[in-house]
Amino acid sequence: MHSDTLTEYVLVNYRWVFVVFFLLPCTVLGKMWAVFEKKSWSRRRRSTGLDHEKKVENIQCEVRHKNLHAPGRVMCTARPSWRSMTIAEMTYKKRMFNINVHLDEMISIDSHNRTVRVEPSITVGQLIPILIQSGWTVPVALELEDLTIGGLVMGIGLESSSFKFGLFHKTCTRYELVTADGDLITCSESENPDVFRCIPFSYGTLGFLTAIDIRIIPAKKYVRLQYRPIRSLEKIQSSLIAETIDVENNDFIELLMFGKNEGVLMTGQMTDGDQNTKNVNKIGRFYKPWFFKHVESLLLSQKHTEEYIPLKDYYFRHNNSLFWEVQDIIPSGNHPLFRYLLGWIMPAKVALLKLTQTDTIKQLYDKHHFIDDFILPISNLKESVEKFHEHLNIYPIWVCPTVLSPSNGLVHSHAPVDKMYIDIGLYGEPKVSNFNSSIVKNLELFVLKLKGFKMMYVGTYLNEYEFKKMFNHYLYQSIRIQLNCKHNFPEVYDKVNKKVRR
Ligand SMILES: Cc1cc2nc3c(=O)[nH]c(=O)nc-3n(C[C@H](O)[C@H](O)[C@H](O)COP(=O)(O)OP(=O)(O)OC[C@H]3O[C@@H](n4cnc5c(N)ncnc54)[C@H](O)[C@@H]3O)c2cc1C
Ligand SMILES: NC(=O)C1=CN([C@@H]2O[C@H](COP(=O)(O)OP(=O)(O)OC[C@H]3O[C@@H](n4cnc5c(N)ncnc54)[C@H](OP(=O)(O)O)[C@@H]3O)[C@@H](O)[C@H]2O)C=CC1
Ligand SMILES: CC(C)=CCC[C@@H](C)[C@H]1CC[C@@]2(C)C3=C(CC[C@]12C)[C@@]1(C)CC[C@H](O)C(C)(C)[C@@H]1CC3
Repeated sequence: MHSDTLTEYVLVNYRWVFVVFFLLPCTVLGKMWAVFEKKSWSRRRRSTGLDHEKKVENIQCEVRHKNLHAPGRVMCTARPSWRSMTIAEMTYKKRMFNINVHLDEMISIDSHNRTVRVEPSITVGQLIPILIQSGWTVPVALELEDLTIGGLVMGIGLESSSFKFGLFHKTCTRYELVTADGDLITCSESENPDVFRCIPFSYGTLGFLTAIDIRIIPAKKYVRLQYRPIRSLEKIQSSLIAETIDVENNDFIELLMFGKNEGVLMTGQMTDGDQNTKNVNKIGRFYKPWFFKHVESLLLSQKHTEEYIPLKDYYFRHNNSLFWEVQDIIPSGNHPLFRYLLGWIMPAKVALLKLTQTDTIKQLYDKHHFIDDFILPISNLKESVEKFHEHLNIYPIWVCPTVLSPSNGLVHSHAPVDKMYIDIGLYGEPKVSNFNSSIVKNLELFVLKLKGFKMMYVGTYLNEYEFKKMFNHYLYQSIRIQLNCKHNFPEVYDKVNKKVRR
């Protein structure tokens, strides 16, 4: 066999060997570097205020320089595609003017006003441990450590507390932005409120974010988590609706479905516990089973269970197994032997996995794999699960309720009041025989018909007209004129359609 073909064969069919013996050791080196960086953080913190201003000035200079030497060329960030938490390659980056906006520090915590000010490239995995150490946390704490705050504002983000607090950006109170002309503006509910409303989901097409203020709340030690196995789709829908109404007693709600008619509904409360607190399950320990496998075992046992999970372990419960995606990469990753021997270096860095995936693996993913999140009215849960079962038959399914508010921004409730939606996340290999991209488009149109939305981190097959029907562009277009975006930034659709995300 030709040596190139042999390498390709090994990389595709025995990728776990490469991942375990090369990528995981690289991840360890990366983690050591992160510890070193964290140690030097307090030293750098003293000068951060000034540093931040200097870094923002550099971005302004880059933008003005581009306007002088390449007027009319649209811009995007220089963050390379392999660093981003998306599966597709952002091919548009090659033809656009790239501006370096890699600002990744925490600027300050304001305990009095209960906000934290951060730069956009800081990751959730960097920010949350720092906040917890200081006794605080964010209302919507994302589950994957490598997500960045800027990416979550410019895309959208949600988690199991979103039924109470809404999408991640609803907890942000102020944005600082470098505009197409190189000016620095800030916006909030009281200052440039229309710009403030249009930033979320604008995918970097109104300006470059340089700082974000996020609301903080006091952190507690544990999440007391109740697991309730249910074996009927009707009952799952009615129980989920009932729990989302009970905002007094619930801080977190999540549902994992393991079949069309079976799932485990999880409800949780943030608590400090007391001296008699038993049943503490430190699921973040390296030798612990993957979280979804733990939940599945509770479904099989049919027992209602309650556990106390340390707050940080709860937040990052899906990080080690990247929901259930790691099982396709390291098939024996949840075996006790693997966990005890090598679990401490898991998970492999997503950026490294992306950087080293071959074209064949990519093609395999396109052909045999489905990854997407749909946001639908909660009353459509049953109908949607049935539809996804018929056209995909992928399990587990992630279901996470989120409240959407009426707004004239891009993503909003389709009612004049707050309305409960659910995110349905489908990740895995479809078990239907005729899976192809026309099924994906068909599902996107199904979501559009139900007045739902689609997350865009994977891209979309919708055409521009359909896309604009899904996301209200009315105010967005007038803000683009106000901020002189026309010849300087592309529109959202030009960054998320499948032709440019491959
Ligand atoms: C669709 C898919 C995508 C994957 N993507 C990744 C990834 O991005 N990153 C990662 O780390 N691991 C990935 N893996 C995991 C890894 O490549 C292997 O699945 C793992 O090493 C176990 O191998 P296996 O012998 O069980 O696979 P097999 O059972 O040999 O293959 C699974 C399926 O893929 C098809 N297939 C295998 N090789 C090829 C090929 N060269 N060309 C076309 N079809 C082929 C087979 O016909 C079969 O349908 C992927 C696996 C699959 C099935
Ligand atoms: N639980 C959840 O909610 C999850 C959400 N996600 C999705 O992942 C994405 C976030 O991933 P992440 O890797 O952090 O981000 P990405 O690198 O994917 O960036 C997402 C978008 O935000 C823009 N952006 C990022 N920073 C800035 C900035 N400072 N100024 C202007 N634009 C900016 C990027 O612009 P450009 O194109 O110019 O680079 C890009 O279009 C989101 O789209 C989110 O929906 C993924 C997993 C889980
Ligand atoms: C709204 C919510 C909760 C979304 C969760 C999305 C995750 C399931 C996505 C985000 C990033 C993601 C697309 C990713 C992958 C799987 C699904 C992930 C983890 C993987 C690891 C699959 C294997 C691929 O070869 C590759 C390494 C490129 C990607 C990287 C990103």
